[in-house]
Amino acid sequence: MFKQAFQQYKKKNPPPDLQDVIDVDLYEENKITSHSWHNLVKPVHISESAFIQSEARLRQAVGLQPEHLWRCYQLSNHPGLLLIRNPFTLSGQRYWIARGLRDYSQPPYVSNLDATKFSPAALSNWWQELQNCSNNGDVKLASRLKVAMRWTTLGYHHNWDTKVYDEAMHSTFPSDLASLCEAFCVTLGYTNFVPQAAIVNYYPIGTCLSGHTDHSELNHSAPLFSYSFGQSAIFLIGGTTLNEKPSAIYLRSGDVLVMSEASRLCYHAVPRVMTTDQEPWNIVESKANTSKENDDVGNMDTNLNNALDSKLFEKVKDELFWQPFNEFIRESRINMNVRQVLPMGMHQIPT
Ligand SMILES: O=C(O)CCC(=O)C(=O)O
Ligand SMILES: [Fe+2]
Repeated sequence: MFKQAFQQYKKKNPPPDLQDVIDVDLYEENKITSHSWHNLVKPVHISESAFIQSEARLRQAVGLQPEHLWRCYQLSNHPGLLLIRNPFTLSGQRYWIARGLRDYSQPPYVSNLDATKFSPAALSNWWQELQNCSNNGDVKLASRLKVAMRWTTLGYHHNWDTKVYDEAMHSTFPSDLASLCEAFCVTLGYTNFVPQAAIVNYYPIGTCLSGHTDHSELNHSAPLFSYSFGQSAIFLIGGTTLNEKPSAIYLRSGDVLVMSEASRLCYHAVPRVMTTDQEPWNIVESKANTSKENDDVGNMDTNLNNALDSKLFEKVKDELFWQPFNEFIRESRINMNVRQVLPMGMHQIPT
């Protein structure tokens, strides 16, 4: 059942019927509809906790909107799965796209780039090398480099062959991505989550990710946070075996998916990455909003100021600086998939 659905949505010719793909934007537009999935979507109300002020400051520090602008949904046939639409500010989206392309793509993080196919310069700074090639008119190498980057791993590096994490294969987890997870944890009420490993997936339009479960972590009870940016995807979520029929969901730029409880170990896949009908990262924020955002970030507690790279956060608002990122993301999707590896109280992987 799962593989059939995967093939159906992956198909290029003829393109698939998207009628059954759950679209929470369409859900909001048509309260009464004939879509097969309409009754499965359950809006979730996020209530502010007692720590209102610190929560709001933390959200703002990592490029998130006030929580009343988030739209949060559950699917009644996939308990534990949460879809959050619209949590990021527009420059917040730019920041995370730029981090994913410029910084999370280079050492100490581990990438899929093949050392036999690319120069040491490309291996040590893929994004810079891509910019150099584009600027020097080396179109061929630029386009090879562009599609070659498919994943990097941060923190505990996922070993794709053994599927076992190893204490020796570990880099520092980026503190800004950890703060982003913390902001979601406080707002959604997850206590004790420690981000320890992330996979950053880079998907040129037309690529896919086949069905799998994420079970390598020693901790399966902690939620998994999945942040999507750039072009849109169809995401399939099924059951714990391949025999169950999956649901298909649209994931758009800025969407956050939380896989917790029963859905944490369920089969999932990305059969299709396709051109988006919206480019939220390019909607120019009104002067009033932008300067308020700047001021607020400037006034933040010192410890929150460090939550993200504040220089980059400022730079991405500059169109000239943003341009190469914009060109890349026009043809790609980036997904950052964050997990806790160790059970609570365990501080390293047992040998
Ligand atoms: O790209 C996505 O939305 C999912 C990625 C994923 O499942 C993974 O990295 O394990
Ligand atoms: Fe996964």
